[in-house]
Amino acid sequence: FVIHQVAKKRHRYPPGPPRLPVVGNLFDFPASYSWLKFAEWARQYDSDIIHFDIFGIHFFVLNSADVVKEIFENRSQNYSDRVAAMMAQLTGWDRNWGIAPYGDGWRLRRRLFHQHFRPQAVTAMHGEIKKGACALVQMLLDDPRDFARTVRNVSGAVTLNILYAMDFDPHDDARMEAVDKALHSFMALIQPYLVNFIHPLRHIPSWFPGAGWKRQAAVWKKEVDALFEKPYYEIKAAAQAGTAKPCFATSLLSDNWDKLDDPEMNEVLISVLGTAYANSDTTIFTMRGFVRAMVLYPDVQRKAQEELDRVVGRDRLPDISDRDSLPYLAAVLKEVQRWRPIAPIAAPHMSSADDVYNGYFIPKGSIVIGNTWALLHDPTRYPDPDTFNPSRFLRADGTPDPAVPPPEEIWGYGRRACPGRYFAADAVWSYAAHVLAACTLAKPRDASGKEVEPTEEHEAATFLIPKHFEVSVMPRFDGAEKLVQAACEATE
Ligand code: HEM
Repeated sequence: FVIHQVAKKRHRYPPGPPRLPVVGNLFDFPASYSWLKFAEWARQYDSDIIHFDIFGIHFFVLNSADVVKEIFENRSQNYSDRVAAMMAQLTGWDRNWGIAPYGDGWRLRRRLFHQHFRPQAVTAMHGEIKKGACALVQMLLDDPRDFARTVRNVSGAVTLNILYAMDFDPHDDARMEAVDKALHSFMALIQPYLVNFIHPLRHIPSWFPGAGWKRQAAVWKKEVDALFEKPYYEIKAAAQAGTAKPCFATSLLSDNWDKLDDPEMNEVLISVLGTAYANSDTTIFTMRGFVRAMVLYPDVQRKAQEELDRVVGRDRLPDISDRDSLPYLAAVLKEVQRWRPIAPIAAPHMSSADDVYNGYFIPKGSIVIGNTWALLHDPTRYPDPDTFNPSRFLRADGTPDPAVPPPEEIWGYGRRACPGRYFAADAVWSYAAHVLAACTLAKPRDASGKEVEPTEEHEAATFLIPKHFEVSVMPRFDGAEKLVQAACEATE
């Protein structure tokens, strides 16, 4: 208690870059690849917790597994809130309960989501995932030119079929494009819009010079509202007419049948379903990283394929029930996500009350960031961390090494940790296993026969989502295409 009072009184913050009056560290804030700068500050100031502030808003970055465990796990009650982003409200993205404040509304949505996405419930989705995995390899072998789009269509179709029984065909590019349009604005929200810091700006009229962001927000709002509302009202009408196929939506509707006239309950269900769709994009990004790693490291690809040949053979495609018998493949997927985690700083949390950690004061309303990158590139946990080496997770006999921590931090932290992880892990495993079983991935060659390297660039500076790159996809053995064809037919 005494330490608490002293730290609070003196406002002793953890070390960090020196600040300027009023603006604080505005000019130090790394707009891109921030996790690298945060890790560098942690080394420079010799502290696994660092601090900076912007216009009086306090930021704390946690750079080690120990401090993350203490703050996000042991004190999760205090570190599970989110920052209210004004731009999210203006665009309608505040329906995504992943950015909702910590409270009853969030709790109810998370509970409804979890009932259908806990590990046992996800088993019921394996049929749809398998169907998607077969379609994925078939489409890749047919036309490998834009694998990122193929992955998007398949993953989107699987999710929409599970959520709303949409009967989505992944070949239907135009329909997918229309549904997907709104998702792009979610990524754009990450930009540091001034209105997020200075809320009264929202009252500026749209025609005002410099208020382009407000006009943009209004355009996005229409798309975002449609993304959340359209499929919900369609499936609700079908359920009420007795014609809906079973899916996550029908199950939510039937659990709440007597409350469907209540606008608040409709709002909850719209938010639960739409959020599941919006957040499932991460599966697509993970697959892009996987394909890039396989193209860059053909020896790893070959080794995983040898394991598949040994365990599954070439007469059938792998099934999720094979997962435990394929430890090298599991290690490859762990390493893909450790080496280049798609969300290197997860999603920032916000503290709900004043706190003291290790003698440092953390005021209420602070933004607290877990530096996932730093944890997954900590040389004491993962020696030679920048090297892509799936074998680091295995013992000499090829079995999983329990002494090496799996990269659990990719799912975020504490009470806000990703609730879609069981579905995501099963889907990613299935897609990756199918691709490796049936296809050989390689760098394509340009007109002069020279190999084209996949890009090192990323879509947004706040995530590690590889930008578009070309890949050559070939059937891995004679008969692979036939096998895929038969597997696809069997899932219909
Ligand atoms: C490989 C794929 C995925 C990765 C790497 C991933 C990662 C994450 C991360 C880092 C967070 C933030 C956690 C935090 O604040 O500490 C998160 C939150 C969330 N994820 Fe995922 N995710 C994936 C797939 C999915 C899928 C497929 C769904 C839905 C079906 C989903 C639904 C959510 C939701 C709803 C939240 C917000 C949770 C909350 O704020 O309480 N995720 N995810």
